[in-house]
Amino acid sequence: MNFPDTAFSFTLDAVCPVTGARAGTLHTPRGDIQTPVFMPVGTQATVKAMAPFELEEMGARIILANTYHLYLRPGADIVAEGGGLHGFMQWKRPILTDSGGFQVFSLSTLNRISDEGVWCRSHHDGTPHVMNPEWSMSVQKQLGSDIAMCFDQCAPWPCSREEAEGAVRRTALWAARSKEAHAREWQGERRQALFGIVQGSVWEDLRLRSAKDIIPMDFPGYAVGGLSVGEPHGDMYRILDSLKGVLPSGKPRYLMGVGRPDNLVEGVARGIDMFDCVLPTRNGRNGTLFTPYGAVNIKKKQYERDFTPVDPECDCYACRTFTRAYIRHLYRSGEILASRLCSWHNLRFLIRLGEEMRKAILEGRFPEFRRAFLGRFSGGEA
Ligand SMILES: CNc1nc2c(CCNC[C@]34C[C@H]5C[C@H](C[C@H](C5)C3)C4)c3nc(N)[nH]c(=O)c3cc2[nH]1
Ligand SMILES: [Zn+2]
Repeated sequence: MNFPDTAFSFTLDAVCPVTGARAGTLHTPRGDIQTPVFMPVGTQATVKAMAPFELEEMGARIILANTYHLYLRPGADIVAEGGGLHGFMQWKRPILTDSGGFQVFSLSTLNRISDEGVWCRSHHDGTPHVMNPEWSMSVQKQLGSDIAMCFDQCAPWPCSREEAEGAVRRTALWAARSKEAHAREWQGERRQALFGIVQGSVWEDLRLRSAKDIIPMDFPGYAVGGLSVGEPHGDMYRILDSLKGVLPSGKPRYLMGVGRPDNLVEGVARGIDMFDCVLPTRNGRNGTLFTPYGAVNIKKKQYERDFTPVDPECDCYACRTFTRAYIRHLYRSGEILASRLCSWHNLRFLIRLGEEMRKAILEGRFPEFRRAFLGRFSGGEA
């Protein structure tokens, strides 16, 4: 018996008639999430260098955490005893957890994959672990996230068509096992939504095959996996175009691991609602800051006497309060506040970009917004 996830529902508030870009609202037991939305990433139960109250101040509505990392350290049982992720890290709003599969490949020192699951050695201490759909659903329940992801296989890029086909087949196998294990874990309680993930690398026919496998499983939301793994942006956009008319329009679409500001705009233009990426905090820690004209590297000498804000159009604490000269000084002095202010600004830049795209879609002017934003933003250094 498929209980509808009544605790979770998605409302389409507006759709751009020209591009198909969407403005929506994802209703969850811990609050509503307006889309398009950028989700700050908190790998180890913290969005690096940001306290929960600061994340709330900058308008973060949902954050990401990870099964693989928290299972290994401190252990999902400790997080569960601490009140689940929400209690442990004192974040009251929604949390989405990734299923752990992707991280096994990007982090573990050794891994072997079979239809059963993934055997790997911890990147901390080399101890052996087996990760599979049942393990992932059990850990995500202990973490208590509001949205969990199916345990999937993300093919690397580049890969052979056969490798991509194998990942599509296994992802479908594991999606069915994830759904069964999730239903067993929660026994009808509807406090955690499980999103499906579509694979297929850069082959459109494999993407359609994966969509045909996953969509009939009737998940409350669908992610596009297997992208932002090094493929040219043109391939990413082509794949998104091929999925636009296939993914259920009444359910949220999450593009995993994306991305740069221009990628977000192009993703929204292709019907994506949700994004996550480590860039804002990772770039923040090395002094690379998003501005409407591209990325600025605050270390540069040219900012030594630049007493203007990082981004004069930005409303974040860093831009309201400090100058480029001061943040450059902090960075060169190795001050912790440098990482905090840069992360703060980059996170707010992407959160605000989501808010502005939503407003443009609601006001029927998304194509103009997209043209103006991309016209000013050069992907590289400003
Ligand atoms: C960057 N490109 C990219 N990412 C991807 C991710 C991880 C999304 N971010 C979650 C994550 C991953 C890491 C870093 C932080 C915290 C935590 C551990 C969860 C974000 C992916 N995750 C899954 N399950 N499947 C994918 O195909 C996939 C493809 C991606 N392509
Ligand atoms: Zn700012």
